[in-house]
Amino acid sequence: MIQFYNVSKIYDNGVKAISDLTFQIKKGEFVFLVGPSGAGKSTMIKLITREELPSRGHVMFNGKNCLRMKGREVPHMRRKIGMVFQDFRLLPQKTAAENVGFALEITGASGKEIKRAVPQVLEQVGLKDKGNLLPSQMSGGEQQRVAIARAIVNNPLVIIADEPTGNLDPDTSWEIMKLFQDINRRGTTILMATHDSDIVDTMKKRVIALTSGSIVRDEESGVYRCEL
Ligand SMILES: Nc1ncnc2c1ncn2[C@@H]1O[C@H](COP(=O)(O)OP(=O)(O)OP(=O)(O)O)[C@@H](O)[C@H]1O
Repeated sequence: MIQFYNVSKIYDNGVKAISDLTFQIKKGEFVFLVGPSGAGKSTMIKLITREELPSRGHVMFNGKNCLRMKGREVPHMRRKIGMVFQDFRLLPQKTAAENVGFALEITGASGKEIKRAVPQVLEQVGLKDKGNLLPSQMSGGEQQRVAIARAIVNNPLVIIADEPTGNLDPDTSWEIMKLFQDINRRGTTILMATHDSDIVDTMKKRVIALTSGSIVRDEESGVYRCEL
């Protein structure tokens, strides 16, 4: 599903953020991406979403080479990726249901489809009765649930989560992780960048550890074990 072949990324200012990375992530996997600040985690994610292009090597997503993708193919590819961020990134003037519905609307879904799908995903994330609330009326954990509902409403192939529990207390973080696990069990691939060692050590999933743009560890049932 995601393949990197000898990928390097050198930014215009000369910083080498990613250095000769080769790995693959298969459909249905749950992968933690760990490493110290500046290790290249966000850059790796941006290479997958094609916000950045590799300076060398090839990034493949769902069988397509990101470098050879035509401009009009990019939105179609991004729809197959659900993004979840540390700071939720909800639209503040829209209710929970409208935030989720908007993600469908921009793909051209009809009003009828939106009305059918939104309550379903809100229920799946445990927010059945909270669709009419604005983000400001919700807790951090609830806002992250809305963000997850928005990420899954288009049935993506993969969810990429960049420190999704970074703003949440430990109990709420675990509730959110159970949700990700549930989504993964239904077949969606998950790639999650995190600094939460407790979660990584407890969940025993594949761990890819980056340091200075290189993979220093790639283990099944791995642990956080910071190389600092
Ligand atoms: N747009 C950019 N232009 C120039 N350098 C950049 C850019 N984005 C990131 N970098 C540099 O690339 C390196 C890797 O950064 P990146 O954001 O990928 O790390 P990270 O592992 O995601 O860090 P964090 O855990 O703090 O989010 C860093 O040295 C950073 O300063």
